[in-house]
Amino acid sequence: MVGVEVAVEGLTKSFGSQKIWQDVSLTLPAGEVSALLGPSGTGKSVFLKSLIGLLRPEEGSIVIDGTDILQCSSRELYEIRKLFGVLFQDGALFGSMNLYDNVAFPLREHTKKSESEIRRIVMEKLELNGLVGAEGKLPGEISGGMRKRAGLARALVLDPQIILVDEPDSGLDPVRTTYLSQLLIDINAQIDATILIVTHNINLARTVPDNLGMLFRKQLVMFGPREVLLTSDEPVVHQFLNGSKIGPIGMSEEKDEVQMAQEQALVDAGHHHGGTDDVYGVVPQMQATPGLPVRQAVARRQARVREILHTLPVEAQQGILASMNDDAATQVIPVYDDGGFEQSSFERG
Ligand SMILES: Nc1ncnc2c1ncn2[C@@H]1O[C@H](COP(=O)(O)OP(=O)(O)OP(=O)(O)O)[C@@H](O)[C@H]1O
Repeated sequence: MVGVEVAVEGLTKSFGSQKIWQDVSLTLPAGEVSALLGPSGTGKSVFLKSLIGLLRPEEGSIVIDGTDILQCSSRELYEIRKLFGVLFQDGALFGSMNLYDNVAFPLREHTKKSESEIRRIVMEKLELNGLVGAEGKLPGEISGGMRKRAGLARALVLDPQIILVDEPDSGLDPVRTTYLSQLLIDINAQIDATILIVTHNINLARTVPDNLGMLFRKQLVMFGPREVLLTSDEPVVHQFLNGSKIGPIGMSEEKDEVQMAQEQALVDAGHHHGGTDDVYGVVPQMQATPGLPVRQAVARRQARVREILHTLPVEAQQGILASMNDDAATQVIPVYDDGGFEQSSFERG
């Protein structure tokens, strides 16, 4: 079963007089992995909570499986929420319950399954997340990485069609972050759920999702196939992907022109910009672990992206063509440039 699409249109959220973001429109394609980037405080977590109806934006619509969750009854919202599995930043485990009971909790709460059936499901999810042997431990007795994996195991027990993941990298070292990323890709291959990851991890953003978006200045800067953001020359995107001080993102919020000019002058005079290296372009996407089912999202996304290819910037088109992976030795796909049309032959080795 393919995960469900989430269609967000014209979404605006404020707390009192503080506007968090406005007019956000994006569609999470069914069964694909998407990631939402943005500097701290831009409202990524607020967006995630809005998708499951924990927070209520004052304008716009969020249509899930044909239901606008901002208009529906609380009964309908309750049903829609059953489609979701959510991994909160700290795993949100109950501190007094061991991992087994934590993972079993949604099954005991929301289903009438027998304890033996629950045991089968819980052990399956614990195994999927590399936690067999740790089921008797309390959350306080295990590492942050294990807590996240336990949170993910719990998010999976009700067979979600949409999985929301809030900063999977927070508190994890780069290697554990990569393992967790691999787990998310593998889960997508196995259950074909629609996944949204909220993160500021550059490496994860470049290698994991099919689609990428970014929040900045209370707006969705862009959202689309990963190649669009990864090849973007938008200053805020470039700065963010490089972790650089040079660009519109400042210490706590956006900078003014004067500060930007001062910082650029320092770099021109030989001072380091703070990023590690100059990152630009499309890198290979993480694949499901060999032996698992083929990730259906890849072929679906290729078909979908081909349809919209001509609407994308040329650099993104080239990145998409270069990363398309199919069996044909040669394929001919049109590349559009400035509204013009040019036939390009795409060779693969
Ligand atoms: N329930 C709430 N009531 C009032 N303000 C809130 C509430 N939840 C979040 N905010 C505010 O919304 C803004 C965005 O917060 P949010 O946690 O979504 O940012 P974020 O992009 O996820 O940041 P980070 O990357 O640091 O986690 C912050 O200014 C925060 O104080």
